[in-house]
Amino acid sequence: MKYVIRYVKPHIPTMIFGFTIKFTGTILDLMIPYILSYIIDEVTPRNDIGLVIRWGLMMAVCAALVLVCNVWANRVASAVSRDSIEALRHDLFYKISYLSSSQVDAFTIPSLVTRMTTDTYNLHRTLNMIQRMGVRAPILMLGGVVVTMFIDPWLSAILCFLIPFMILAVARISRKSIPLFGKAQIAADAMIRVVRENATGIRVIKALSRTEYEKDRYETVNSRLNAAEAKASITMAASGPLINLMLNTGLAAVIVVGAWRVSTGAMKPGAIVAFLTYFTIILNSVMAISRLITMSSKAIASAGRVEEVMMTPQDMEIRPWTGRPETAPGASPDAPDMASGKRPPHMEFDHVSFSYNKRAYNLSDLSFSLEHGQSLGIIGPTGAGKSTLAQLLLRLYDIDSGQIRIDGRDISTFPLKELRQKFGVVFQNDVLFKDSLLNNIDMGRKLDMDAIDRAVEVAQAASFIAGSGGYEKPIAVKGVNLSGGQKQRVLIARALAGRPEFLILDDSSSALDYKTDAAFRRSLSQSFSGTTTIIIAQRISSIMHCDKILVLEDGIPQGLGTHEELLKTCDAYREISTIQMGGEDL
Ligand SMILES: Nc1ncnc2c1ncn2[C@@H]1O[C@H](COP(=O)(O)OP(=O)(O)OP(=O)(O)O)[C@@H](O)[C@H]1O
Repeated sequence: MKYVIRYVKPHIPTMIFGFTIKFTGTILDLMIPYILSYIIDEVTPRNDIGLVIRWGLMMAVCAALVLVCNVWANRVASAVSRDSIEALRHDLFYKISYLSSSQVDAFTIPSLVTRMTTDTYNLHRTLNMIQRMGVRAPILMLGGVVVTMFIDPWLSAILCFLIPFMILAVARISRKSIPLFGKAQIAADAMIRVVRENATGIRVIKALSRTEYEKDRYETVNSRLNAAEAKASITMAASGPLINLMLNTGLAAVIVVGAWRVSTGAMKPGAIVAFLTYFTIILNSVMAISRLITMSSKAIASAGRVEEVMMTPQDMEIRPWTGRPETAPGASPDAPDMASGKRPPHMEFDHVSFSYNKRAYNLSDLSFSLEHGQSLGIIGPTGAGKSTLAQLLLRLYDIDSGQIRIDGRDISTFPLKELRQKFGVVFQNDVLFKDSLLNNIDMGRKLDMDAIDRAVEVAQAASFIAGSGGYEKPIAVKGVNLSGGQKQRVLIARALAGRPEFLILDDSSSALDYKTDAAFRRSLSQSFSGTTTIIIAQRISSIMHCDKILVLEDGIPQGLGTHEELLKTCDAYREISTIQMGGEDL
């Protein structure tokens, strides 16, 4: 909670202002029943209609002022909660954007979405409610007790006897319900995950007639969420009726004792009317406090979840760069010496190993190097570690041993932005955003139009863009209004438009027909000859012309060389070639 309170601190002067208005309104509110009892007991017996009207007007003015003060204070409260939570949401979004891929994997995306939406919404509502009721309800409760003491200390004693029991009951119940609300939020994460998967996979679900199965899956997570929420709410809901029971018992006692005291002349009837009104005010304020505690229980659980993200430390350390690379554990002892004058390779994997779960390696002892402008084709069965290799280059994950170097410099010494700006990447199943085609290529980089035009030409996208409305063509969410091949061409254009030093294409020409794929590769080698390229593909025809080809299987390199070399030396490559090309090269 401490972290979230930081966001409220700058608004404390405004909050105090709001509280002052609320306080004034509440005091005026408390005066109304007192004036009423005065009119009944003191003014009416005088038979002076003018005096009754004057006191009546006074009551009306008080009521009007209460209304103005409440509306004003509530507006201030809304502004404070809106501004505080807006700042929190902004920072949370920023923090999430900078989480490393392994941290995102650990939190899971649905959980981050719930933290960003439901949890911040809970905080917003509670902060608002605290300002609205947090001052009013306790003042009404305590003020009510004080005024009733003036009216009749005997009746007030009944109230004073009940209040500690009510507070104790609410406190015990809310202590029980806070962890239950935390569990309900975790169940909400699971439900959002299923909804997300269904929304993104709606086509395949329909195509495979999995609708019924998915309905069952949704019902399972939904009923788990309902059960978790019901458990938390039922626990918390006990507080309302319990307080009601105590107060109504108290009310009955007040009526009995009050009637007896009026009959003995110790109390006037107007005082009883005022007392009952105060009793109702106190009842409502205790109920409001109990509601506030319920909301706060949820908000405390939400604040914890938000804080967990905000407090996540940066796990991508940027190591200092000395100009002389120290050899990382596992890296070869002859790592390049920058002082020797010999130009190091453009990119180098030096005995790199990596595991996602830190139990079994997903890439094991991988070494290769590429000179400026060279191309590397990577081929291998699914799950071989091809995409992982691309992610390690961009430092989306940190390697476990070895070293990855760019121009002889360990990539962990580059500021992340500088490192990633060197790359143009098309990931497998990459996304297009709901925006114009041009903005999807430019991606806020403010690239010059010549670079964009050239990238579009090379990506073989020029004719389809010209024929479908030009650069201003609106793209639907995830590019669903484009064909698979058109989408891939726009994504390739996006990767090339920044004139990258390195180009990584992860299975990004799979939807191109053979002719377009060949034209793209030809155009790429002509127009981007200085760009070092990594092409990950399933089709041997997409990579057979690369300067080097890496064959991966279960994260273990099986062969590295040219197409011709691998046909002679690598069984796995020969097998792929035989299957795909009928062994014609052999
Ligand atoms: N975020 C992740 N967390 C845990 N394991 C992962 C993660 N991403 C990939 N893996 C595992 O790492 C291994 C390599 O995955 P990778 O995506 O690199 O394979 P790939 O060769 O690109 O496969 P494909 O050709 O099917 O795209 C697989 O066993 C996969 O299950």
